[in-house]
Amino acid sequence: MEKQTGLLLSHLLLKNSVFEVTLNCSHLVWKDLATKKKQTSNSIHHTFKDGSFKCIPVSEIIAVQETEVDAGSKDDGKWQKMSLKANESYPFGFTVSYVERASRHCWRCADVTFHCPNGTLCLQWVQTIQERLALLTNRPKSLLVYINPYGGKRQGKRIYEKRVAPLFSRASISTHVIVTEYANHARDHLRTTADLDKYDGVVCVGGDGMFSEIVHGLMARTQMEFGVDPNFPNAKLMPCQLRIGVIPAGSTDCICYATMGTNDPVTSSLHIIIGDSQPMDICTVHHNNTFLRYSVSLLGYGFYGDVLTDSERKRWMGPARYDISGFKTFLTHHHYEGTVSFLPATNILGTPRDKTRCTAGCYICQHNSQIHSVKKLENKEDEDISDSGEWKVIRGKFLAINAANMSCACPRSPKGLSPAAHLADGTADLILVRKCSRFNFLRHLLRHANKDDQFDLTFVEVHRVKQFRFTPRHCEGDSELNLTESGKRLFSHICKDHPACGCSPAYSNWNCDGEILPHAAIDVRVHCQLIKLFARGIEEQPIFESFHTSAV
Ligand SMILES: CCCCCCCCCCCCC/C=C/[C@@H](O)[C@H](COP(=O)(O)O)NC(=O)CCCCCCCCCCCCCCC
Ligand SMILES: Nc1ncnc2c1ncn2[C@@H]1O[C@H](COP(=O)(O)OP(=O)(O)O)[C@@H](O)[C@H]1O
Ligand SMILES: [Ca+2]
Repeated sequence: MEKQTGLLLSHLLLKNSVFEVTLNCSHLVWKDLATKKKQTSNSIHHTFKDGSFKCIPVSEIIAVQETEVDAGSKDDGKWQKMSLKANESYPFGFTVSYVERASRHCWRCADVTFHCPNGTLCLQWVQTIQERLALLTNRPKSLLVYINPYGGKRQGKRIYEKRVAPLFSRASISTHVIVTEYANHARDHLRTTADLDKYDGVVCVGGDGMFSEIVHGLMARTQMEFGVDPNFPNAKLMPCQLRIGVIPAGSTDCICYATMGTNDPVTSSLHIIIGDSQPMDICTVHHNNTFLRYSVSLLGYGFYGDVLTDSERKRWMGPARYDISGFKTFLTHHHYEGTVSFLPATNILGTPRDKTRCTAGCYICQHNSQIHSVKKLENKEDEDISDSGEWKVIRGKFLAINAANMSCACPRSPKGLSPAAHLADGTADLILVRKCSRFNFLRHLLRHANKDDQFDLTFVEVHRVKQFRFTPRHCEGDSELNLTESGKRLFSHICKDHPACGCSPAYSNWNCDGEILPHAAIDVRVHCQLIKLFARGIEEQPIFESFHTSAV
């Protein structure tokens, strides 16, 4: 064993071979000595899949612990014999748990056990790795966890207990777990009661609706702390300090899917454990200068509003309710008349028709957020608002008006509603689908699930915006921008009961991250990077073996 400054190098036993194991300041590397000799003699490339070489970043080590070495292995007799023999000269062991990339952006927790010739060496390895892990200050030590037991297929509690809690305890993370008892329990607890100083992050186990509760709770708390009134549409909202972890156990899980590339509870847990950080934009939704809600993923009027309204009555069906209501809403084929005004995002990188995607370490998000923060510092953020000349106005009949603050990728549509949208660039993509035939609308819908471009259709347009406003036709000219709820319901009820008359109801509802909004006329504004998730964005491709070679 050599120990130079910052380097630990030993010959340790892994399975039945002796490996050269190295810990430098950033990586843990193990090489099979037999393979290594072969390589130096004929300089053949390393073969990695057989386990003869591996290099993992310290930042992806989950935990290390001493392992009791015993001969009673579960393997076959042959291995047991070898193991017995090996254990005579390597009677001590330690196990390193680390992140391993599986297929389709899924992460897994892998274990490797190294056997040492003496206890001192074993302890030295464990302590040194633990010291290195302790230097990683971005990792959470204490988490506040909210579980929605009724989200998705009602598996939240089970998913947390079986798949998440064991990983948190392996990583020595302490948790305070609250199983919610009613809707908005988590939001209200975060807003008023929770002692947030005790935690390094908040975890929600549920769907996008549950995530939205957490965002509302944390945002309300933060704005109260800083004395910011979100009712002022131009208020400079303060970012939340605590990061949010999302364990998918809902019906759409698009927050998880669009920030990690998969909706897998283990992958989410590992991103939390290693302390990843992904900033995200948030939209504020106002009606008549009154704050209504925050939105993180989708704001949809027309099609997605009607799907949601219908699906709420079918909650008992679980996630399938969206497909049934989607099919029904597709057949109903209602359109809605109104005016959309928007402020296009200018002087930024990226367009909604780009072929490039928002990926881990996204350059476009970094660049555009810098522009936002410079404007904020110079207090010029509101310049665009006073410059009414920049606003664009589109009047028409629409099947759908969608604002995607991020791609909204989900298992139903792996590329999402707006595939090139960015998580943290301070903009949203406003998608307008004009009244067209059922056949054409179906073509548009189908393209969300295949490789074709859903925007490349004459009746669809998409704009990257910082703000937008919608006024339904029947409100236009009214000083009061909404009908009373009962009047609104009556109107839509009459038309829905008479599909033969061919008319559409005057109003749809806004679908705001899966919540129905009570007003049709709304003002929306995107705020750059107000929250952070325990995520890193979608990794471009699996880390190939060539990466390992260059990393050493
Ligand atoms: C024919 C195939 C068409 C596939 C079109 C799929 C487009 C899906 C885009 C989904 C964007 C989702 C944005 C996220 C919204 C969520 O925040 C929000 C809340 O999530 P939570 O319940 O987990 O809390 N979820 C939703 O509002 C659900 C929207 C789901 C809409 C599904 C629509 C299915 C459409 C099926 C049409 C079928 C037509 C068939 C004609 C023969
Ligand atoms: N204990 C509870 N009982 C009833 N509703 C709840 C509870 N906890 C959370 N909710 C609400 O359930 C709704 C759906 O939750 P979510 O986790 O997003 O599941 P899904 O993806 O199936 O819609 C959210 O609006 C949330 O506020
Ligand atoms: Ca965005």
